[in-house]
Amino acid sequence: MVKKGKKVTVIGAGNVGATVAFICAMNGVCHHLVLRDRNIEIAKGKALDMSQAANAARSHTIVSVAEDASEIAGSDVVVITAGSPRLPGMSRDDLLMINAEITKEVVADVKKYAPDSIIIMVSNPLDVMTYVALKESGFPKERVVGMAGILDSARMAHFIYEKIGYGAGQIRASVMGGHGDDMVPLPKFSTVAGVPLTDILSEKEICEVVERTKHGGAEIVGYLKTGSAYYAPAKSTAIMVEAILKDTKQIHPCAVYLDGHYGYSDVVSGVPVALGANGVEKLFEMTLNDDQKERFAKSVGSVKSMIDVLKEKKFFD
Ligand SMILES: NC(=O)c1ccc[n+]([C@@H]2O[C@H](COP(=O)([O-])OP(=O)(O)OC[C@H]3O[C@@H](n4cnc5c(N)ncnc54)[C@H](O)[C@@H]3O)[C@@H](O)[C@H]2O)c1
Ligand SMILES: O=C(O)C[C@H](O)C(=O)O
Repeated sequence: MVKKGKKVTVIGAGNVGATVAFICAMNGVCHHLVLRDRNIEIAKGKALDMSQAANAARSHTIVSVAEDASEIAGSDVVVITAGSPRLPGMSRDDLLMINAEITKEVVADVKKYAPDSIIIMVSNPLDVMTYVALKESGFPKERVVGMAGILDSARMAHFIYEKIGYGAGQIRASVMGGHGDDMVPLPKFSTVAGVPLTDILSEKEICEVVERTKHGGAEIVGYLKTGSAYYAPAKSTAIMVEAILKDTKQIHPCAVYLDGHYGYSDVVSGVPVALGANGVEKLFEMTLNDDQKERFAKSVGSVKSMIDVLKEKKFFD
């Protein structure tokens, strides 16, 4: 029997979604890439443009538009970036209600037409939207995973590079917890070409890197004014798509459902996981010191309080 080619659907063909699709199409990560957006004309224009780019790149990826939700059927991976981005002065949490409703709507289509897919959630507030996608899809927790940790770690690595001026591409930074102002950068788990960060930068420099990482998204919103970052978010998402489709089993920080892990239940937060053909194949529990535990608890607490807001509003009924 001939094995079918891989199909990826991106719901939300805006800045992040279109860039994820473009990276996947250029790299030939899948056979078929489907764009779906409530603005069908824009999605059609972008799909046509990307199809032509794919030809220029000699990529085998076909890019098309799902005018009807049924056309997402057979997707191996569905990336959800549908939703509003924040504007200057807003926090990601301000997007809670508007994006929860959009997520609920698009996840209903995924559940109906692509029930065997793996969902990669991107819309903000990321951890809560991942929780919404999990609850509304009814998928097993291994098949719903949120993108944030790869992005936050990449940002931290870049800020470390800016301090050192050497080692670009050799910096391994580590961030766990939610994708919000309480995220947990972990300098003690970060290295430059294998050398502990704590041996390279002073305590003051490390504090500056940590603070800048926590507000890395807002820094870009401040420059762009009309929306938020998309190149690094899209590349980070494409890394996850590729790990799943190629069954690499590589370990990345991702937002996943905690079911007793790290002492928390019924909440989503960012932790290291192995990604493969089955989605989240293994969750790693790191040994944290008291300071790290305290910061992680605060981060989990703020995600939980947003989930509680949705529960109080009977959003999940
Ligand atoms: N997890 C992360 O690290 C991360 C990083 C960057 C952006 N984001 C989030 O991703 C989301 C998208 O950001 P963006 O910059 O691409 O925004 P954008 O406005 O450029 O694109 C959003 C797209 O979603 C579409 N859309 C809205 N409602 C829809 C629906 N019901 N069905 C189908 N399509 C719908 C819009 O038409 C638009 O094309 C935002 O919520 C943003 O905060 C998250
Ligand atoms: O900052 C945002 O609102 C978008 C995204 O979460 C990011 O970190 O770039």
